[in-house]
Amino acid sequence: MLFLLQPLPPISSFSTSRRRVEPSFAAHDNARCRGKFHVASARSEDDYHATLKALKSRGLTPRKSLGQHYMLNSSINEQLASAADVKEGDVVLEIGPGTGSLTNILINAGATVLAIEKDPHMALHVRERFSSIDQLTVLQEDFTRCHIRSHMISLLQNAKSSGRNSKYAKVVSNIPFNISTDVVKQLLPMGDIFSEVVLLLQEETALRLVDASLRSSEYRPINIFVNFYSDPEYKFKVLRSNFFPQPNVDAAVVTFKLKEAAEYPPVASTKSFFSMVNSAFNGKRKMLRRSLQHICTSLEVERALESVGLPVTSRPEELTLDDFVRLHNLIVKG
Ligand SMILES: C[S@@+](CC[C@H](N)C(=O)[O-])C[C@H]1O[C@@H](n2cnc3c(N)ncnc32)[C@H](O)[C@@H]1O
Repeated sequence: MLFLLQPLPPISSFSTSRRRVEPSFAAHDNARCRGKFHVASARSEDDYHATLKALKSRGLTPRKSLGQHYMLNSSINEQLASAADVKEGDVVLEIGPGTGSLTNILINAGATVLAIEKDPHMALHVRERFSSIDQLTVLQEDFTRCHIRSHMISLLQNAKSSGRNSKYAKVVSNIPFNISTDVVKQLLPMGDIFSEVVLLLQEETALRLVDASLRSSEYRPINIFVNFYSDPEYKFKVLRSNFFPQPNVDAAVVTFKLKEAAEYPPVASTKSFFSMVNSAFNGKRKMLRRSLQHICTSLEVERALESVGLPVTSRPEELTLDDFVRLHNLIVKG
């Protein structure tokens, strides 16, 4: 399905100055952001021209089904790379390189990049754009279906055998909003491969993943999952005007610092732990002594809750990650 193109400002309406946009952020009066988050909003004329030129030269129209909202502001791409501290010798996974504007910055920082692009036209474009660069591999695949672990293991082994000492890779990506949850679920448990995952997400998703608080309706199993496997941080807001075509929502950059297995909360089985968490939230309005009855009796759940210092009437949205871990270890037998 094709987008209706948004009306764009004429190229001539952008400043003709070649001044580089510095990675400083204007204050934004969105109450959510005040005092806590930064906002990135400036534009770089070069990326606007480059993006349109790249698409026009191939007769391409952005595809909504692939979440094709291209970044027009190279300073935001630079800030994405610096949020992951990308440097010479790093191995970086980029999901959805599109026209290659972020890819370019990652390569210039000295990283070896694996770019996975679903759209065959954009994969071809990025391959041709960087045809003389041997630090880049472009795979035309759907990220949600590819064997990312085996791709990364062989990339890290190659980096090692060519003398680069990258124990872990990093992820830096402006991903299509519709695969955010899949990407997070796939990547966060990979702390043996990746040290950091830096994603440009829909702002609402970013806040939901990082900022959902206890007792709020946004608090879900995904929050337990994110904090089990990583230390997430909301970095800054990115206004929708930085993308072409402009989406209906703003975006935000989130960093997930991945934990290694030894740092995960101590549970005998992650499978039974997340199964218990999901069951608890399935009966969201129910007390845990009812929703966990398939695991043990109500009385046993009540006793376990009491022994971790919680009321016997607790509901899932009242439990922290640590509370869930202690409850699991009391009621789920080895
Ligand atoms: C939001 S655009 C970002 C493009 C580019 N990184 C940028 O910043 O301008 C998302 C990109 O991901 C690609 N894409 C969409 N679904 C994908 C998937 N399942 N696997 C890999 N790439 C995908 C799209 O074709 C598009 O190029």
